[in-house]
Amino acid sequence: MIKIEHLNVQYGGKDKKFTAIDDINLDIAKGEICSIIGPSGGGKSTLLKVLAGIIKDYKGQILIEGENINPKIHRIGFIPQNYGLVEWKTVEENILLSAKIKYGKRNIDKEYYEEILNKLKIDNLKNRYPKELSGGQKQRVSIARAFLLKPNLLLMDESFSALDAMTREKVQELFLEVWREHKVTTVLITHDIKEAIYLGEKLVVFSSSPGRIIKIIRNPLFGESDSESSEDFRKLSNELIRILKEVNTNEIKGI
Ligand SMILES: Nc1ncnc2c1ncn2[C@@H]1O[C@H](COP(=O)(O)OP(=O)(O)OP(=O)(O)O)[C@@H](O)[C@H]1O
Repeated sequence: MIKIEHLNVQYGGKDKKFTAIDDINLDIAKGEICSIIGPSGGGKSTLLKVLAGIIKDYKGQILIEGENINPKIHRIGFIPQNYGLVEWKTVEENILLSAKIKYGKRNIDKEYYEEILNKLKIDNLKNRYPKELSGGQKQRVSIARAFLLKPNLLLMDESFSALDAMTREKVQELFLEVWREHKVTTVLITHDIKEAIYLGEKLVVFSSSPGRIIKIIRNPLFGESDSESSEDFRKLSNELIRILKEVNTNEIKGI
């Protein structure tokens, strides 16, 4: 369980403070995927930076299994939008990178490594360099690297948004396939309602700045790739659109 309690984040120096996150409380069950959706500037990436240990100056508490979050102790995986691959390292070297740092070269779970590569269908790309890969292949390499770390928490910041629609669906499907086997606790930011519904067991709607949580929805359509044409999908996505529109209207009104 990840517990975020009364999180407050401010940017700026001593005299000029800007509140980016204002009193966020959120529980994420072990092995759950939580989709975060909300207007631009609402503090979603800021939350991810706090969870990743990049922003250390915050108020409130973040607990992983009852312990204060600490990137030196906990394994935090990150799948960025731009794949985050090292250009001069091969696919294999890129995938092993984080796990090597965390576990040491000798302690890498080779069987798991092969399984992940196989599942993500990149086992034939081991010796290639990132520049020799398509966007979808790069993203799968990035996913493999994150899973090999066996993270306590996986963070995804618009990880699929740079891919074309067809590739995005395929990579999302492969991601879920690997996740179903290994149930990594995941926080995923997206601007895409369809992606939020497909990938998030829990849907968390953020406000505009300063970031607050305005709605948490348990998602009955999680993982259903063919739900898009259903009445339930229409209802849920309309509800999300309505909430997001309301947020934007209030922002314009200055509420
Ligand atoms: N380093 C920084 N210094 C000062 N303000 C910042 C900094 N980083 C972000 N902000 C501000 O904090 C607020 C939240 O930004 P954040 O990037 O977390 O929003 P977001 O919800 O992820 O937005 P988007 O959906 O556009 O990526 C914004 O108003 C942004 O301008």
